[in-house]
This record gives sequence, C-alpha cells and structure tokens, in this order.
Amino acid sequence: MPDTASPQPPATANWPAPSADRPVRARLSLPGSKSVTNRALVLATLSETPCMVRRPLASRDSDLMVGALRALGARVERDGEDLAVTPADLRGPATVDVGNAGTVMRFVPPMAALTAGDVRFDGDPRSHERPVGALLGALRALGADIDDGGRGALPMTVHGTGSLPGGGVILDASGSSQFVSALLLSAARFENGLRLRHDGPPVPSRPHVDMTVEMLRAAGVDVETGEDEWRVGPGPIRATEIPVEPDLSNAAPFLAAALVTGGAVTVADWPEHTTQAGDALRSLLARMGGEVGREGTDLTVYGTGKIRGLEADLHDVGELTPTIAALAALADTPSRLTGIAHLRRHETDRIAALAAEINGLGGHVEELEDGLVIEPRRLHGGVFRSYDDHRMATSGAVLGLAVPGIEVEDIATTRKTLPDFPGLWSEVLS
Ligand SMILES: O=C(O)C1=C[C@@H](OP(=O)(O)O)[C@@H](O)[C@H](O)C1
Ligand SMILES: C=C(OP(=O)(O)O)C(=O)O
Repeated sequence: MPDTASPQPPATANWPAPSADRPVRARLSLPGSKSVTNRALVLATLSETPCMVRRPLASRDSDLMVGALRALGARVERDGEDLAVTPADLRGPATVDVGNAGTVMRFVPPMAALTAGDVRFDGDPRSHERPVGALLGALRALGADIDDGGRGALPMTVHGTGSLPGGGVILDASGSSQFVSALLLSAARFENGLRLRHDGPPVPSRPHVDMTVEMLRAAGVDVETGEDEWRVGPGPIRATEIPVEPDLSNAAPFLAAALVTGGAVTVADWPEHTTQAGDALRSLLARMGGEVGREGTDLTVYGTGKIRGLEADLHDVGELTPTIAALAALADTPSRLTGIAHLRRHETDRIAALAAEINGLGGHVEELEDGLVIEPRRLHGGVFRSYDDHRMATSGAVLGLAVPGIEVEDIATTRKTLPDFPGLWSEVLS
C-alpha cells in the first residue's frame, strides 16, 4: 500500500510547538478512524464477498493491519481513496509485525488460529509489555494452539490449523476492551460460534465494544449482547461495503485549540450517530467551558475564553485523556480524572507520562492509581517527551498553544493514527 505520509521531521528532532497569538478559527476534515478502519479490514478479510472499505485511514496502525492481513494471504488493493479486499484462503507460515498497534496485536491472533499454518507475532519493544495474556488464554480454551513461551505476551506463534472449534469461554477483559472485540470479530467463523462472558473488574472503553457489535451486525453476523455477555452465531460474514467515519478521537487536540485560544474549530462530517469514543468530546468540552454547535454535519466547538477544571470518570473514553489533561493543566480550577488505570498499559504508561511531562513544565499533577489530579499552575517552556505515544505528542501541542517555548519530542510518532499531524496543525493555526 502506498505510504501516504507527507515528509516528517526525523524522529530525533524536537518539534517547536506553535503558540497561538490569536483565537484559532478553522474548519477541518479529519482522516478516517483507526478503530473503524482496522475493524473494517478484519471483517472484509473474513467476508465471503468482496468488500470495499471506503475512505480508510492511511497511517501507521492501518498500514500494519493491511500488512498483517496480506501476510495471512488476504488480497488488499488500493482503489482511489478506498481499499478493495477480495476473499482468499488464509494461510501460513507468516510473520506479523504488530508495531505498537493494540488493534493488530489483539484482532489478528484469532484470525491466525483460523489460518492453516504457523503465524508469528512480534512488534515494537512496547508490544512485549502490552496485555494479551487473557486473550491468549481464551483462545486456547476455544481450541487454539499458541506458543508464547509461557510469558502471556508477545512475541508468540499461533499454530493455526485452518479452523477453530469455538464455543463457550469466560475472560477477564478489564485490561483491554480489545480482548472482547478481538474474539467477537472472528467468532462467526468459529465452528460453534462464541459464547463469551467477562468476569472481572469493569471492561474499559465500552463504546469500542459497541462499535464491534454494530459493525458485525452490519456485516450480517448474528450477535446477541447482555451486560457482560456476548453470543455470536456461526455463519458467513457478508461485508460488501464499509464506510469509515472521520477519527473523532483525533478531533480532540483540534477542538481543544478552540478552548485554549477562545476561538472556534469546526470538524466536518461529524456523524449523527456513532459508537466512537470521541463523540464524548461534545459533552466533555462543554463541561470544560466550551460551547458546542452543530450545523448539518459540521460540529463546532467555540471557546469562551475560560477553561473550567473537570471531575470525570474517563473509563469509557480513556483515549481522550491526554487532551483533556492538557486542557485541565490550563484551566482555572482543579481537575480529577479517574477510572483510567488501564491507560498504564497503553502506548506508554499515560498516567505517569502525563504527570511527569506537565510537572516538567512547572505544573502540579498528582498521580492516582487510576487517574490524575491536576492543579493548574503557570507553565513554562521546555521539552515535552512523547514516549513514542501519538496522544502524548498531541497533548504537548495543545499545551504549546498557550505556553511559549514548548518543544515536543518525536512529533512523527503521531503517524500512528494521523498521516500528517504537524501539517494539519499548522493549517488550523494559519
Ligand atoms: O478497539 C479499539 O479500536 C480501541 C479500544 C480501546 O482500547 P482499550 O480498551 O485497551 O483502552 C482504545 O483505547 C483504543 O485506542 C482503540
Ligand atoms: C490506546 C490506543 O491505541 P491502541 O489501538 O494501540 O490500543 C490509542 O490510540 O489511544
């Protein structure tokens, strides 16, 4: 697949985050959602019909997913702005590079179990630390043969046999909602389908599970859901066309710019109905002092010149935390963000990283086991480390709007889910 990224600064150069000397007023179209794109690619590959994935994301995580599926034998071809996926038998041996993409390291192993041959999984060093053990345990209980050297982590090899019995399994998905999504996405292809029950502390990022269920149903799969239970009937997946919505989580830093500068930022094509976690920005940014308006499919956030602190449980929408924390550091009153212990196992330990980086600029952030208490302070310039985490990097950009002299380390890491964040950011600020 062509690499659509525009030229980026080298990974080692710090990026001087532009400060805003006037209210930001902009309208932008965002690239496709990572979460929708990577589910669409999985469903299209498992479908018995050819499928067009419309306007997918083209960035590191989606490139990794395309690479993984091609390694298993899928035919994925670019067709203008779309990706055309043609049914093919999945076969090994294959090697899958998961990078640091949670969706690839969780969604592809069940497909590998349906593949005839060995499939080896490895990725960035961080992929060895991100949780997959509970998912692997569930897959084994459903009949898969997996060699992870007893670590419950990557690297590992799935010894696929071309089919999986499936059936009933209990899993603790408190570490990541992606365990549930991973099993559901492939389940219709298990011989006996799937009866899945979560047992443990609450599953985070629920809207992402809802997204999985909705997309499966749209592909003709029989899915029933209970509080912590899911049932998928065995049968064909028939996806012919899957539209990809703009990435609403990636709208976060851009909409935050309206609050920070007292401006107005419009995101085009905001869906009327969506399961994306980013839709919660409408209420979160309103609670932080913004005004939110909709005109047709345009969604606009207006800054009012004031940013209010926020007390919120972000368990369902954890990936919005880095932007919300940056806003909280610039607010008039303290914030308390809780329910996000699972962020310690995201691209980096986001709780520790946000506290360290905001404090490094003169902030006052206290780490809780499951969150952050942020007391606003006058911040100063300095290097904001990104820990190879796209959302840390964009969080530094938000702070830079109000605080001169911030340099974000490795801005190119934003390519995980946005092909050209620095370009889009400077367009919005121009
Ligand atoms: O299924 C998905 O597309 C995602 C689920 C969530 O993962 P967790 O449940 O691990 O937080 C979310 O944070 C991640 O960015 C994308
Ligand atoms: C947690 C995230 O990604 P991943 O899909 O790698 O889990 C994220 O994008 O915030």
